[in-house]
Amino acid sequence: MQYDLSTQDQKMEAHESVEDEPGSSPIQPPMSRERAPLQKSSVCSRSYFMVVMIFFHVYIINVIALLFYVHYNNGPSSKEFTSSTQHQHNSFDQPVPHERFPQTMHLPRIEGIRVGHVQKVSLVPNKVHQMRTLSLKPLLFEVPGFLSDEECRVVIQLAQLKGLMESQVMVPDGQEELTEQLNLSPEEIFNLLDLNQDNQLQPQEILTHSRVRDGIWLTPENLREIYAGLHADSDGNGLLSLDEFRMLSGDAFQRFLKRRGLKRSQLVRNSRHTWLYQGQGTHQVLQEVRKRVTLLTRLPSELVDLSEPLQVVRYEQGGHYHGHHDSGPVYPETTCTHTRLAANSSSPFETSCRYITVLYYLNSVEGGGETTFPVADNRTYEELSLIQNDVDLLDTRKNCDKGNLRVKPSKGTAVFWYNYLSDGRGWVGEQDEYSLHGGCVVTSGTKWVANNWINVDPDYQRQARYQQLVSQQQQQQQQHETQGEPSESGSSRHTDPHVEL
Ligand SMILES: O=C(O)CCC(=O)C(=O)O
Ligand SMILES: [Fe+2]
Repeated sequence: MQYDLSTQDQKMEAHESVEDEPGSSPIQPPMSRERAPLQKSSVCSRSYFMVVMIFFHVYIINVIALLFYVHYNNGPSSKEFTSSTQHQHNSFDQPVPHERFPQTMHLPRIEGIRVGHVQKVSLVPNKVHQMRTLSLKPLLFEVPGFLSDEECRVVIQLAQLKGLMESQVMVPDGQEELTEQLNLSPEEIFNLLDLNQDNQLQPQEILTHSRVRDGIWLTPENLREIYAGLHADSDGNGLLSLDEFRMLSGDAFQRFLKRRGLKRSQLVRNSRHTWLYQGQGTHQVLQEVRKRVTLLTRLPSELVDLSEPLQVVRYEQGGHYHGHHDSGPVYPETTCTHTRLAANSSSPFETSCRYITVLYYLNSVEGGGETTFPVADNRTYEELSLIQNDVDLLDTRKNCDKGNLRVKPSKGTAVFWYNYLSDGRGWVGEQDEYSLHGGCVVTSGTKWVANNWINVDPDYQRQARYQQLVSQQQQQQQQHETQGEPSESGSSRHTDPHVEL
């Protein structure tokens, strides 16, 4: 805006200097033989003046149009949503008529500018935080000192008080054969796995599609052990032909590893976690953290308030979380877990729709435990090139040092990133594949982190319907409570869509 104003000032100066032009000055007595040229010059300067004036007006109109554009693309839409936010908060006092729900909601998205760019943000009174851009793909930021030491301590203690559970249970046995589940012949599966269609399966092709099955993480070494143990690669060339593949059952790899005995280090994730609700009536620190997240992400507060509770995670020495996306890809059939209430039908493609991840480091880790973003700001994203020459970039026990970006845990620091791109119209678009990340193995000490995921359904209508439903439920509950009646499912019930919690 300052730039615009100064440009405007320059135009004003240009305008003044036109009037002061010596050629149009009245004090110079015109000589008869110079009359014609003088008149011409005054006509010229007048038309010059007109042209400058026209440009000046067009410029002003453009600036006004630009201001309107910016206003209606950011300001009022989020205001519109915010007013609905306030409205929904007020729903404890008065009903929310359907037609008041905004027809268009825009999600503000923070600009990264460039890697290393620092923006000042105001999140708590009397303190300015620095928000540094760590990558543009995914759009990823770091905010040191987001939580105070005291807040980190309270969150850890509340989690311990509640009790943590294994993040991943040891593999359930006796599942259906993969071929039966898929209803595909071995030839059909072979063809699907054979990405380069050379009639042979490279280890890379097998791992790309089967490295995670039943929660077990398959490595290139595992594959070699399995081939040797099952005599699967009879010609010993390290590749599987169709005939060799036919000799194996659909889940031969995982079955082999299970029979040999599994350790927790062979799972996708080796940690313990719990969930802490952050709504009314919970510890003040938890509510405060959620408010700060709303300020940080600049999202409408009802979106943040209706999101998953805080997930607190503890990794012991040797703990890890292999590379993953926090959200699923968006297909037409995809439904989101959090808006299940508003879905018209149940879908087999239900996934977590986590628009933003806010990850807090609750302690500084003695050794290892970094968060890795192996393909951050890569030029391209190709699933197949994640595994090359026995190096699987998603393996956070072995290859964290080979990824593009690693964040060292530092007590109180928050990192946050967008798991989805924008759809270009202010709503959630495609999954951002570059948001791939994981927790590197903790080599010394313990690591505590917490996740706040902000849930948004890429299907705008479904998100809107879901929010309306929640708001109506809250009103009904409120009415029951003011009339002294117990609500349908008991007065202690809160509107928590996360039934699995
Ligand atoms: O532990 C980390 O650094 C990453 C954790 C993570 O990605 C998750 O909990 O989803
Ligand atoms: Fe994650």
